Amino acid sequence: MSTAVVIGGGISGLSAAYYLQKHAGEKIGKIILLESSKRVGGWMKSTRHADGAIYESGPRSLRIVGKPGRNALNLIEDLNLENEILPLTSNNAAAKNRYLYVNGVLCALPNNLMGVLRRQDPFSRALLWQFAGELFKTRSDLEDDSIHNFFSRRVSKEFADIAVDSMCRGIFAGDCRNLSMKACFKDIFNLEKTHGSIVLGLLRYPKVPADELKPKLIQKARSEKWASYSFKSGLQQLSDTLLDAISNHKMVDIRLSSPVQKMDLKDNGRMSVITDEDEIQADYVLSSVYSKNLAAMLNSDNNYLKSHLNAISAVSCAVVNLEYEGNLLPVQAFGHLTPSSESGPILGIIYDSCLFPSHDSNEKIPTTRLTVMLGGSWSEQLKTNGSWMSEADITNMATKAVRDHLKISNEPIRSKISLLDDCIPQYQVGHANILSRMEKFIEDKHLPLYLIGSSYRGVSVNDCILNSKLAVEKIV
Ligand SMILES: Cc1cc2nc3c(=O)[nH]c(=O)nc-3n(C[C@H](O)[C@H](O)[C@H](O)COP(=O)(O)OP(=O)(O)OC[C@H]3O[C@@H](n4cnc5c(N)ncnc54)[C@H](O)[C@@H]3O)c2cc1C
Ligand SMILES: C=Cc1c2[nH]c(c1C)Cc1[nH]c(c(CCC(=O)O)c1C)Cc1[nH]c(c(C)c1CCC(=O)O)Cc1[nH]c(c(C)c1C=C)C2
Repeated sequence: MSTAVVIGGGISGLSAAYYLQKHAGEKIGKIILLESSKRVGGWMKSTRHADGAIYESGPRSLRIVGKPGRNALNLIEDLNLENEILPLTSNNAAAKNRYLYVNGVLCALPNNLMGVLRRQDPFSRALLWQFAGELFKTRSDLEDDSIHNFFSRRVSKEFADIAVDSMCRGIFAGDCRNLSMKACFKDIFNLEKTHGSIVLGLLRYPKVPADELKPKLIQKARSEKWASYSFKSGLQQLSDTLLDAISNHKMVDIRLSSPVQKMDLKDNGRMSVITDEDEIQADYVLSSVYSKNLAAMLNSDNNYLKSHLNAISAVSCAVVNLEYEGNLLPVQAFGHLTPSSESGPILGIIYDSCLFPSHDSNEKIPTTRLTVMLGGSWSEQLKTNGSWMSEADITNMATKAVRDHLKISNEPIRSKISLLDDCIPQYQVGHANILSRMEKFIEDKHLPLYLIGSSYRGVSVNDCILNSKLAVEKIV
């Protein structure tokens, strides 16, 4: 019977261990999950206060759309977690309304036909006309393109500078001038290749096969018009439930505080995985850690792989949860983002109390919970000599942003800051080539190594879960 080692106990590693124990059958006898820290979940972390208020320092909502969205719902149904879901339905203000903070004012993004037909700040022309022109733009034969260049070419420089720049800060905490269109938004990139236009491609977009819509929870999500969701105890309830599910299985051995130090390929095709306490002979290794951390575990026989893993960078973020007394939000929405031209290191603010009010404290006096996200590709502006500024200084920057952007001038009654180093990998132009070269190397050398986790094929939680499932399918 074979042994599979999963390195890292974030959502990718936990879901890989879950799918392995579920589908391993005769092939795998033992699954060992090695996690360097004292807890699993990785960036997924929800803190519950005594008064019931929940603060998220990492991800806070999952979308239902696409194959990754449907796969996550299937996993949740499998875990019997459906009654713990906190849905955000598409008629809810937090699902409908998103703002940009541009030129010192909050500007609503269009969410209906009129909004697209009429000129609306911060854009100089109605979005309909910006996109109508897209139909007639020539098709590029670039192998890859930056996200900014793609949208400048196809829509307009203004749209790329403001809307696309902000969106990339709100998903990748990154700079759309460096990020790869092919790696970050593959489906849209391919629409240009196959249809010559995004708009035309979307109009001809194939329907989801009916059998993929059959599972009960997917039907419920569609019929109740969910846009996204969390869980009653916060998103960490998903990683906690996965942990419970795999812990109950006798073939799974979960070792916390067990950082992997080294890995060696042996002549018998197995890999030895070395921790401080043990040397494990593994038939399959699924690595979910940040690519540069994996590179550090490999020896010099694998310099080619190491250099490619080291070529994938990541950015660091500061996440500041703030809570104020009273209902203070000037608008009801998901939150707002800022383009980099407006406010370098302040990426945006999420209006948590609007998104999931049941995560507010259960005290009689209502409160407003907000999360200010800072840093990303602009994190140098929060650092001196490579080290983070003091937590108090960064928290002050966050409260000043709330004062300036939302005109909330009270002092917060509670706050929490989390400094997240290398938390979002950056898929820069050429990322897809790095991946295919690494895959060829692994195949040619018959390495029993599977690359999962957010460094490779998608940073969203849904992508991480799906990619773990696909890796397990390759094994079994
Ligand atoms: C601030 C923020 C907000 C986000 N918001 C959203 C959102 O709303 N929705 C969404 O879908 N996504 C969101 N994301 C993205 C998503 O949360 C992450 O991409 C995802 O959680 C990554 O999971 P992972 O398991 O691949 O990696 P990680 O969470 O990084 O897990 C890797 C694990 O490996 C461990 N490890 C590291 N080195 C070693 C070693 N040597 N040996 C053993 N273990 C090791 C780490 O301790 C960690 O537990 C957000 C991310 C951040 C940072
Ligand atoms: C540090 C700043 C970040 C903010 N969000 C993320 C980072 C790194 C990461 C992130 N947020 C979302 C995803 C998943 C995307 C997906 O494809 O599923 C990731 C990786 C979700 C998300 N964030 C925002 C929106 C509109 C969405 C989609 C969810 C939905 O439609 O319900 C906007 C947003 N993100 C950030 C802010 C401040 C913000 C404000 C509106 C921060």
